[in-house]
Amino acid sequence: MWRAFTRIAKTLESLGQGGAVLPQQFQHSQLYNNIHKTNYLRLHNQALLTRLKHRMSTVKPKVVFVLGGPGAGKGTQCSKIVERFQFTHLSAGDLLREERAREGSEYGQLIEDYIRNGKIVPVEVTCSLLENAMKNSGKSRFLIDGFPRNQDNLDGWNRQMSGKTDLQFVLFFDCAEDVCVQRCLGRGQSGSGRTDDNMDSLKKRIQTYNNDSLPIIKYFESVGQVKTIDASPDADKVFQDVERVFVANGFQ
Ligand SMILES: Nc1ncnc2c1ncn2[C@@H]1O[C@H](COP(=O)(O)OP(=O)(O)OP(=O)(O)O)[C@@H](O)[C@H]1O
Ligand SMILES: O=c1ccn([C@@H]2O[C@H](COP(=O)(O)O)[C@@H](O)[C@H]2O)c(=O)[nH]1
Repeated sequence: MWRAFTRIAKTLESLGQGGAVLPQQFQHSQLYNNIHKTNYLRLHNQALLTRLKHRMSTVKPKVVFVLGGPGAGKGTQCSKIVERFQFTHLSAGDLLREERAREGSEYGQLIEDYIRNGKIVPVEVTCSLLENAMKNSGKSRFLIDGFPRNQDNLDGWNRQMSGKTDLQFVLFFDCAEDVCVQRCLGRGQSGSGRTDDNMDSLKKRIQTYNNDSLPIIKYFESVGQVKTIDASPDADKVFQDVERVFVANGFQ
């Protein structure tokens, strides 16, 4: 019996190397069947694994851009989307503030100047922070909050990231200027610690938004990628509309 087993094993081994055919008398034995099944399963699993690895390397991360005026409620809604739809929230502003605070950052002072003056940081800095955060997260669904904010941002994203990602849509929180201002001032008064939640910076941020960011939203609108949400009601009401958009776009 043992000799028979050794012979079959050797024969299977040579088969695996593209060798000989099994002796006829073993081809229907239980032992042969078991070894054959085990080999078949091993090869089958290997093939599945290879296909899965290939799929994982070719499926691009899904991205939703979240845009709107300063204080429109983008961050607030992103937290709710994360809870409900398992997205990863990447706020470009938060990433820039983190980079500003990072010891030894060569961009710290530049970022501070841009933020305080409501100007938009050059895309090379912001896009690299976004790409690193996406890679480090190991996740595949991203809300990119507060980006792209001007033509330089959009061009940089198209150069560096659009080929590697799959843009789903642009979520635009539409909110009147005076409401946005009151929300930012309120946030400052409740201790946000942000150097730009004051009237002086806000005037500049709103000007930048009107001059540089609105044209980007209009561009996305012209290519049918914008989902507009009325951001003036309370946050839960706003989220009901947001939820509808995600469900309608296939997210569960
Ligand atoms: N629908 C809402 N109704 C009332 N207040 C809101 C609403 N949504 C957010 N807020 C409040 O307004 C302030 C700004 O909200 P949030 O930080 O979400 O805005 P944002 O668009 O991310 O702002 P920014 O672009 O400046 O980062 C916060 O204090 C938040 O609690
Ligand atoms: O892509 C971006 C995003 C943000 N900034 C700068 O940061 C501040 C604050 O951004 P919030 O989204 O309000 O947190 C913004 O006014 C810009 O100065 C940027 O340059 N590029």
